[in-house]
Amino acid sequence: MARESTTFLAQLEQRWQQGHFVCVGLDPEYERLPAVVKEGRSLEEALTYFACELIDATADLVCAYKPNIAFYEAYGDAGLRALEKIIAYSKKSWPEIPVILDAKRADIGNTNLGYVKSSFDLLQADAITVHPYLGKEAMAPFLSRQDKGVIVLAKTSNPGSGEFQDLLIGEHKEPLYLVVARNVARYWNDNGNCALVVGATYPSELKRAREVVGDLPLLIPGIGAQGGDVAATVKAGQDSRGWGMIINSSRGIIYASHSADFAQAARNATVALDAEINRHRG
Ligand SMILES: O=C(O)c1cc(=O)[nH]c(=O)n1[C@@H]1O[C@H](COP(=O)(O)O)[C@@H](O)[C@H]1O
Repeated sequence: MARESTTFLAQLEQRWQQGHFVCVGLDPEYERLPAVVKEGRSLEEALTYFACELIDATADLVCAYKPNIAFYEAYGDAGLRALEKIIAYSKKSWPEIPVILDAKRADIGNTNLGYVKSSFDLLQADAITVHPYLGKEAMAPFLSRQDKGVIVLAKTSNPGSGEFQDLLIGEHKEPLYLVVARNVARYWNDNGNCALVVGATYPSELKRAREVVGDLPLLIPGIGAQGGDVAATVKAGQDSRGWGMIINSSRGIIYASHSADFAQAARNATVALDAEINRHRG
């Protein structure tokens, strides 16, 4: 079993080796929680209970958990306390599974020191999502944390992601997302702790990104509620070892049922996604 002192990449590779590529997105909205979760619990307790039940129901099947901080910030102090408890619970109960804080941070260097402290040292996340807009120089506080993962947005899953990300730039007139992917793989990854985000809703772009980044890990959201195709995603996204993918589904798993069987239903949805991914690998 991996210990907490291991790196994000080592944890991931261990899970991939065991055939696990699903990342469960822990993105709870209080209004959508099953009644059985809310009954007799404060908002903080309900968010925490919901996520911890989902974690326990899926832990043997996943390569990572990914809480998106927006869903917790939306509830102020209570939400942030829940997030802290959920990450602590996951790491204590299942220390071999990395937790990715989806926060899409990045600012000038000394401001990034604050983000590094809050995400890695206070919240204890194993990895964080960031945007690349400020360039490598500003990202030093993140990149210097060898044990933590720095997951950089390249081609996002949303319908309008092409506005900037598909702009053709440079002497080879390449789309911006591909320049980001190449720079991160070649120049940002001195400590072997970088990964990229490429949406499952863009399999052609996923294929092109994979071609330029070698075996760099890819966080691939857009499966489930956003309609990404699993077969096309795996075909385009797997690396030379048939690994390299952190395939996220949030709503498709966490709201598989709105009844008392929500955790079992989430498990069933994870089993189905895990099987589908593995069917298309290789
Ligand atoms: O960084 C991300 O995880 C992310 C990038 C992206 O391009 N698209 C995307 O949907 N995400 C996140 O992945 C999750 C997707 O949730 P579902 O659409 O419910 O599966 C949310 O937390 C999004 O913020």
